[in-house]
Amino acid sequence: MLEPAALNLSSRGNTLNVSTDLELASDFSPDSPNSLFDSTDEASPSARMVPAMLHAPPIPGLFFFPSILVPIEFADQVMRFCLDTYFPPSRPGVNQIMLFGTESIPLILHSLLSTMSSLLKPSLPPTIHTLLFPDTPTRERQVILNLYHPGEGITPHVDLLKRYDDGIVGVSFGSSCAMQFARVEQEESSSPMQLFLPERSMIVLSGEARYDWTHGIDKRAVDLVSDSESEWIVERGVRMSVTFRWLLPGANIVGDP
Ligand SMILES: O=C(O)CCC(=O)C(=O)O
Ligand SMILES: [Fe+2]
Repeated sequence: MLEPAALNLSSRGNTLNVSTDLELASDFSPDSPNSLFDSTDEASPSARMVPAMLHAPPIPGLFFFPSILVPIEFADQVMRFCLDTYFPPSRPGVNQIMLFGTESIPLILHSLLSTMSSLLKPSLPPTIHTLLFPDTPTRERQVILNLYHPGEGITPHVDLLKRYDDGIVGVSFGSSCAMQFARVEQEESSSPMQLFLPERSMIVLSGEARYDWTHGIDKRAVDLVSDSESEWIVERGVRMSVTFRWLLPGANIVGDP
């Protein structure tokens, strides 16, 4: 048996599909092997821009609070640390990093977790808060960092079912973006729902939102955003997301038959 490297570097390639760690919408089925696999580099077929909402769509298990933000100075520190450490100019083309296990997670990301836990505690249902931030974790955490330049995105997917447990929480740093959600077996004719994720906001996927809906980010340099009265365009900058997930038992072993 091989233990995976604590630090896993990869590049999503020029068209920036995450290639290693997701379950593509079109490949999703309860019987799929959930193995790590390469995605194609095709652009999203949905070129039409659907306005992104400022509030969470009504998907059970999706929690999003647009006005709860990681404090700006701390967010700047996290972004600077991660860019310098994981995405330095000497590693051009690297745009995804995975850290496996508590010990490989640097102190600043442990501090980020405590900050997120305190910020979200008053608003999340207690069971969901405990799922994400238990006093005594029973599983290993995995952190995935994704770096996006304007025009880049991530193919709609469900996070790997055989690798990650329930309870996923992510933060946007450096830029906003619209994240899209579609039911796993959504009719092709219906448009995905778009949620606007401001810089420093957090999003939680649990239950139905984690298992029965895909999430993705269109490859765009701008997003169309709307509230009840108007629509406007928001330009994307360089965005880094930091997402915390729970590894299922045995999922940190690579090469097991
Ligand atoms: O960038 C994001 O916020 C989403 C990343 C994601 O869905 C993933 O890495 O599985
Ligand atoms: Fe994901």
